[in-house]
Amino acid sequence: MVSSSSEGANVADAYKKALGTAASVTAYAMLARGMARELLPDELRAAVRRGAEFLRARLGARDKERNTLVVRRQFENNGYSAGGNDLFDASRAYLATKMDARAMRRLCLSRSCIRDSDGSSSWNTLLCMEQGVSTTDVFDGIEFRWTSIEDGGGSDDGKRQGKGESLELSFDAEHTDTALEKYVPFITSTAEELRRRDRALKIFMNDGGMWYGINHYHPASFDTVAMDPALKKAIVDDLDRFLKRKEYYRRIGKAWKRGYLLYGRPGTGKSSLVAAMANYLRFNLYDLDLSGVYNNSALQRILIDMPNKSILVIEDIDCSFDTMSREDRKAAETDDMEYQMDANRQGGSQENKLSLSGLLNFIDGLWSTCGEERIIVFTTNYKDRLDPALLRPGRMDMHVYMGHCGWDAFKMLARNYHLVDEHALFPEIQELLAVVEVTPAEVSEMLLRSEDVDAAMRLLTEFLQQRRQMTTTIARDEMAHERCVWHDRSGIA
Ligand SMILES: Nc1ncnc2c1ncn2[C@@H]1O[C@H](COP(=O)(O)OP(=O)(O)OP(=O)(O)O)[C@@H](O)[C@H]1O
Repeated sequence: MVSSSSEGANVADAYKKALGTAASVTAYAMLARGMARELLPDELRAAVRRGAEFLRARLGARDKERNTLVVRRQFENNGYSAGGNDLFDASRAYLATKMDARAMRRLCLSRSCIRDSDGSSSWNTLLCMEQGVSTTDVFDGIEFRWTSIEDGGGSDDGKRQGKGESLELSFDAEHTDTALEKYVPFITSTAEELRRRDRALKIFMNDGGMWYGINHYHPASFDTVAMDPALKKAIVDDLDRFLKRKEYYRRIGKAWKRGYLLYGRPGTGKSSLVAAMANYLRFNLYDLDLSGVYNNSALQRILIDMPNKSILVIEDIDCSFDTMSREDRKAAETDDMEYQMDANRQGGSQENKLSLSGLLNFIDGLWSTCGEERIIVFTTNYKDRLDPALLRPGRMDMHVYMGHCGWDAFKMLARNYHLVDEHALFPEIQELLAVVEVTPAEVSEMLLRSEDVDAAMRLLTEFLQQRRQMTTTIARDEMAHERCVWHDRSGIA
């Protein structure tokens, strides 16, 4: 048996002989590669290859001209500090998503106050690069190198003015257009998205022609709203598609808006679904009470005041215009001075009174292009009472029926409220749900009555049995009544 070292020596001798007769450098290189293949372990060869690639990259990079974009924390105006630089904040927030805290020896955390477009502010804690540290980001296949620069330090050419922390972004000069036209906008939009995701959501209400907002901590999400799973998926997919379609809407010449009509009995989860949509999109809610809006001009003003990326909700839309006409009648009949004064204060006359067409004009008429990336939600308990103009194809993009609590919806509620997927009473509950009509709100209430899962399921089963009993009694009474009416009409004694 030949040992591996003597085998190696034999191979080396054979190569030496061959080298002696090799006539060209190419042949030598080929032989050297072959020799390395046989003599060096795999790991060592891989390390040599990586080293060679690194050297090649460094030598190649040195040949290329580099450009540097300086992003200062404070921008300057005639030598005076003129305030914070939003691009600096955006870059820092973006870079924080690229850092791996576990791989860093020195961590730097910063906490700053972020102002939102609606005037609110929130605190934000970020992982940052230490001064002097660099990191590389790859975008569109191009390497962008970021370096955090110390306060007041000079740049290579000594021309940097003013003090303050800055971030330097360097890249191959040939990619300057991509850097400015694509990469920087990508950073700002990513940072904007992150900011929106982190902020506390708000719900705004209208009063006297103005919006007033408070923090909105509704816990509803698409995981907690109990409804037909296929319908839920269709809504989530629709929202996702909508968000991605800015260019598409522009191309087809339509306002970037999406309308949903949610209808169903009280307690079927219409408001919960709106809250889930807001939480999913991280959009603020604007809950418009039309009884506080006196005319179309006031409506236009208040809708214009809504920022983009928001959800406009008009609940019980079937009642909104009825209420208005009642108010109008009352004003006309009693010459209600207060009402008139309010209307005048809102800047319009009764001739310009609020109308459904005024609202529709905002949804898909000329005013629809004011603002973009907006969701409009109407809810109603009675779809059949709606003005056909609202139901016209294309007006509300999706009509969502929030129905009675079915088996799938119940299972979702049971999992959410009691963390169970199985229970001895499930088969009976399934049978009962197939024959009685109860709302998810009623089922939720039963499930909430006890923290003990057995007790809660028993209470729900009893409730469903009673409901079935009631339904049977009512149906029997109705049939008996109809029989009497038939007897009366036919004159049978
Ligand atoms: N589909 C559902 N999924 C989960 N919980 C629900 C659902 N429907 C109702 N609920 C529960 O019932 C409560 C009332 O429901 P919600 O206000 O969303 O119903 P609604 O259809 O908007 O009623 P209304 O027409 O009276 O405004 C909710 O807070 C929630 O706890």
